[in-house]
This record gives sequence, structure tokens and C-alpha cells, in this order.
Amino acid sequence: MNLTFFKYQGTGNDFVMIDNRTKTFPKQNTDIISHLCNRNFGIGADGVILIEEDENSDFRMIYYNADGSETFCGNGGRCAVAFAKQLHIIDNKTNFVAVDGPHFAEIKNDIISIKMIDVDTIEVKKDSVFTYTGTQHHVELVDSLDNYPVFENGKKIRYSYNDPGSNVNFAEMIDDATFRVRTYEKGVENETLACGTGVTAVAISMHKIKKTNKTQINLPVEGGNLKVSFKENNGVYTDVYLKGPATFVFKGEIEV
Ligand SMILES: N[C@H](CCC[C@H](N)C(=O)O)C(=O)O
Repeated sequence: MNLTFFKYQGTGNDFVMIDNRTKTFPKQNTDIISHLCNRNFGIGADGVILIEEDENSDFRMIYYNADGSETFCGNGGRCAVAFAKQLHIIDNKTNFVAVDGPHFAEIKNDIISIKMIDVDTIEVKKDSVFTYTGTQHHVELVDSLDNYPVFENGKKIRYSYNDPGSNVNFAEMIDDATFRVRTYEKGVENETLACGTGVTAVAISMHKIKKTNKTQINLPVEGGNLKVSFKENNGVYTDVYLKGPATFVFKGEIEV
């Protein structure tokens, strides 16, 4: 079949976006998803995102990692909002639904803010934090991310968690409002240039272990700059917003 796709990237986390309102995309075929994401034999991306109709919200976003596993994706959510606007499904504000539930989002001066789920499962361990921001995230502080072995150390930690494993975020404290982040992503099985649910996990974890008392955090990543803001009350994090750019790269067609 001939497939029209739109390529988007959010701070370097990149996605093949498909308007699947006709419900014709073969979702069960993980080989097709992997092929689309393959950077040599396909289009190349960290994941595939489908936009579908939803009776209770503006649209449904479905995210698949490059290995075909389904999860939520924060940067992907921001790109889905930009894509929905390009398709004239929405204007600058939207309520949409994803695998982890409903999300509000808005576009202001080309910056897309997406409301993330409330975060209340935060497991503080000796040298790391494990939390859930729409998917599983391991967070640990390191002295410097320059030349840090993200792939090697990330892969080891990723598989140390019981199935489905965990994404792994290494954070370097720049100041009390800024944490640089590099992430090894499960399902991509590599370092990505940014991870939205990952930087959200870092911001909340750093507040939880009292490395910062700020509730608006800057998170420079390899592919750009993200921001996370939140409220905290008795250890529960609400009004969690992930903010950053989402860019249309090109439109294309591929035979699958
Ligand atoms: N890049 C995504 C995270 C995808 C998470 C996925 N790798 C998984 O949990 O399996 C983000 O911006 O949140």
C-alpha cells in the first residue's frame, strides 16, 4: 500500500506521523513500524504516531516505539498537536487522548505546552529515582554528561528492570533551575536526542530529592531546550506541563 506520512521532530526526538482517521494503517504489523523507523532502509525515526478520531476529544494519538511497542510519548504528544493543527483538526488549544489518558495542550508562539498525567509514583532509591510520567523512567544524577557512556550504561539499567523495563535518564545539575539530560530509550534501544516524559521525570525527581525547590525547570537536551513546570502537594505532582518546539520537517509517500 502507498502511505502518505509527515515527518516531525521535537527537540530532535523524531517521528513518522500518519493521519489514520480512515483507520487503514496496519497497526498489528510491527515489521512495518520498524521498517518506517529504520534509518537506512526506511524513513528513519524514533517512533510512529497515528492520529485518529475520538468521540470524546479532538483526536486520539497512538505512539509506537521503533520496535513496535506502544506507550505514551511526551515529545510525540507535542508533535501530534502541531500535526493536528496542520491537518486543521484543531486551532491553538486542544483536548486529546493517548494511551495514558486525556491531555490538554496549547500552541503559543510556536511553543507547544502539553499537560502530562499527575505523578504520584516516585520511588527514591540510594542512587536513583524510578517514576512513571506516562511511561517508566529511571533517573540518576551524574557529575558530567560530556562523554558519558549513555548507551552502555543506559542499556544495562534498562534491562535491569522487569518487563517492560524502563527508559533511563542521566541528569547533570547546571543550577537549581536547570538540569541537562541525556536519555537511553526502551523500545528505541538507543540514546535519543530528547525524551519528553524523561525530562518530566527528571524535573519531578530532582524536586522530590530536594536538589531544587523550583517548580519551573529548564532542561537542555542534545536536540534543544525543554521546560517542565508543576505544582506539588504532599508528594503528588499535578498541573505538570512539558513545553518546547515541535517542527514539521517534510511530507512524503512510501510503499509498505
Ligand atoms: N521519547 C518519548 C518517550 C517514549 C518512551 C518510550 N521509549 C517507552 O517508554 O518505551 C517522550 O518524548 O516521552
